[in-house]
Amino acid sequence: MPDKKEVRKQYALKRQQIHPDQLEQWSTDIAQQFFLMNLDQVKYLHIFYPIIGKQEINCLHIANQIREKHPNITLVLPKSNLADFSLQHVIWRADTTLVMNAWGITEPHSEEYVPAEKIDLILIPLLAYDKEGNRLGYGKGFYDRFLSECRPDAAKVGLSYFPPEENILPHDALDIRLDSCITPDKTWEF
Ligand SMILES: Nc1nc2c(c(=O)[nH]1)N(C=O)[C@@H](CNc1ccc(C(=O)N[C@@H](CCC(=O)O)C(=O)O)cc1)CN2
Ligand SMILES: Nc1ncnc2c1ncn2[C@@H]1O[C@H](COP(=O)(O)OP(=O)(O)OP(=O)(O)O)[C@@H](O)[C@H]1O
Repeated sequence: MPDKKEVRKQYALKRQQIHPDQLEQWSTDIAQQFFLMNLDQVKYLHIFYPIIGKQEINCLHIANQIREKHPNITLVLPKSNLADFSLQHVIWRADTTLVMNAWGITEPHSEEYVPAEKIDLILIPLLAYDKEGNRLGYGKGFYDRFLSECRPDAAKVGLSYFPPEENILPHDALDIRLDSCITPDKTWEF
């Protein structure tokens, strides 16, 4: 099995090499793929605000269209506790004040918390994933801990510019698999 650290490095580099225009195009394509999903059962959608400089998928395309076309869906953003690597979840309204934390992550300043059990669909940032839905993040376990608190029927959806890694990634009992992963040209189901 490939080494987790090596795979993280490889995918972080792969992302850094993409031209910003291409990233924007792919982020738009990913948003388009996202809206092919059936959102009828979704009331709380957990999303992420892209970290400046890490070339993450720009989820703002999804967020903006949710506000325009799905006013019944409430957007939720994570707020990181850097001391214990846990996440809290805060409602992201159009007028919510956002602030940057010590790691350059944009978060709501407000404290309108939502318990993990309420969340119906989670869009998950990742570096790499494989054809079984195993996922590698930045390695702090934030999302593994969070997903373990979610309802079993909550949809766990990764977002990636790339197709799944051919080699099965290292994983253990604590890793929670993705149900699907949206890429610019298709959604992979696991
Ligand atoms: N947009 C976005 N928001 C997110 C995440 C994410 O992956 N993307 N997270 C997903 O987990 C959580 C934050 N997790 C993070 C984990 C590591 C680093 C990071 O940059 N770590 C530095 C070292 C920081 C330090 O130890 O001082 C590094 O890896 O170089 C950032 C965010 C919650 N919010
Ligand atoms: N449910 C959990 N409860 C407590 N610790 C956990 C849990 N899940 C994972 N961890 C711990 O978090 C650390 C990082 O896990 P891992 O390498 O799987 O991170 P990752 O999946 O890359 O990161 P992330 O989940 O933040 O995207 C490991 O030490 C792991 O044991």
